[in-house]
Amino acid sequence: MGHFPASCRDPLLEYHRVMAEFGKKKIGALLSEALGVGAEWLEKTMQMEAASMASHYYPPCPEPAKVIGGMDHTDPFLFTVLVQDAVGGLVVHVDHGEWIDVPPVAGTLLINITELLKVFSNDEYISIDHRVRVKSMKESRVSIALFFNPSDSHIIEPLPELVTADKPRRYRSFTMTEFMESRKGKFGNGSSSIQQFALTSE
Ligand SMILES: O=C(O)CCC(=O)C(=O)O
Ligand SMILES: [Fe+2]
Repeated sequence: MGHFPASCRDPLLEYHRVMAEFGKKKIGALLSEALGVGAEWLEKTMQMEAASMASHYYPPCPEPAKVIGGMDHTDPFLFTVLVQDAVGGLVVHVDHGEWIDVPPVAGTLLINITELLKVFSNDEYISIDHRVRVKSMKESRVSIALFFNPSDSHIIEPLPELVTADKPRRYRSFTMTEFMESRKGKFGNGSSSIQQFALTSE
């Protein structure tokens, strides 16, 4: 970010620093604890890091209904922390092909559970397809997504603690390299690629 003006770079770096810590210590801990594997699983065992951050700017459009703001996709990795302004436009895909609005709520963060956490949780958690509609003819929209990754060296597979007779293992083991390969060309296509690692239940 060396070429960014300091007035933009410094707050972004500060946001990243604070939110990376918050994501590890609080959100990661809650998500780990809820899976029953101890609060430190994501931070310590998975060596989770806030590895990348995307700052989005969606310009206003005179004919919003005719344009796509952001294409249909699932986020990779473990979870995403999204902060958005008051304009709105994020929509998520729920069952039966329905898309619903996620209206912005002032002062809140949106946590999106993503593909690898779905696999680790043996489908206890879901990863949701989402996209962005341009809503406004007059106002631009800004959002910032911070993506939390496991270390590249980890094998991705359902946690043994979450595989039971009632809920057999849903995915085979795979590497981060295989996962990244599986996502190529998927963006904008309702992109979940983890289905290719799914085990068929007999
Ligand atoms: O701008 C948004 O609300 C969503 C951005 C997003 O989906 C992403 O960065 O993965
Ligand atoms: Fe996303």
